[in-house]
Amino acid sequence: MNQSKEQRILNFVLQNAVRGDPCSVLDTIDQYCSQKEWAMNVGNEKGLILDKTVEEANPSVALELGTYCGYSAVRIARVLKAGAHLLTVEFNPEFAAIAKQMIEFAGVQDKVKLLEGPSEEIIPQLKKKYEVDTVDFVFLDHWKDRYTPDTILLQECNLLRKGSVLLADNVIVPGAPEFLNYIRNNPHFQCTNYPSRLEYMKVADAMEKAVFLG
Ligand SMILES: Cc1cc(-c2n[nH]c(CCNC(=O)c3cc(-c4ccc(F)cc4)cc(O)c3O)n2)ccn1
Ligand SMILES: [Mg+2]
Repeated sequence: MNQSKEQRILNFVLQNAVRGDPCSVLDTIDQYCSQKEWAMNVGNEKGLILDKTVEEANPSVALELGTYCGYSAVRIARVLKAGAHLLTVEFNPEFAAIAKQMIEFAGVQDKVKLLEGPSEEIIPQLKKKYEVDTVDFVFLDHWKDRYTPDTILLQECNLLRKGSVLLADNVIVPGAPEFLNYIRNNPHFQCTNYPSRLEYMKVADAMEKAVFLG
């Protein structure tokens, strides 16, 4: 059975990156995906916006929707303060298996909890099953038509607090027009747009930051 692209990316990391060094894992994934096979990692350009947003939010509890191969989970975990942790949600079992190995190879497994299942099932379980009070930072990078319903679900589940920071990837490509309309017209959120490029491509994309005002 021939390998998946995600398995090829993981193998390239296992053979070329430095075990326990998150930066070398990120650089190796970016090298593979810019030179050999495109893949939907947030990448290094939008990754710098993600880094700055996480550092500014300085979260104790971070949530990621859409793990994929674990690139942004490693990216976020490497800048979390001592004692902070990331919950990352993936629904595709193959992607989750790859991401688990990627996170462990990078050495950030103590800061990351990978939850398997669709976001609409996992979010309502966060308080009781995963002992979350509120989330300080949310990276939305999953199905683009889930950004709005899951932002509403986070509010309904009382998972956001005054100052919680949402950062959404791909608001231009593939695009999340309904989310932009929802969040920019919602008086409970303060929005900022960050123009950038689609990962590994000379195509315009952007990230949208939305701070919950309570
Ligand atoms: C918990 C849960 C998790 C998920 C879930 N997990 N993983 C994903 C992947 C989602 N990501 C994307 O689809 C995506 C696509 C592109 C793209 C593709 C093709 C192009 F031509 C141009 C751009 C670029 C990106 O940066 C993307 O992030 N969804 C789904 C449901 N529930
Ligand atoms: Mg993305």
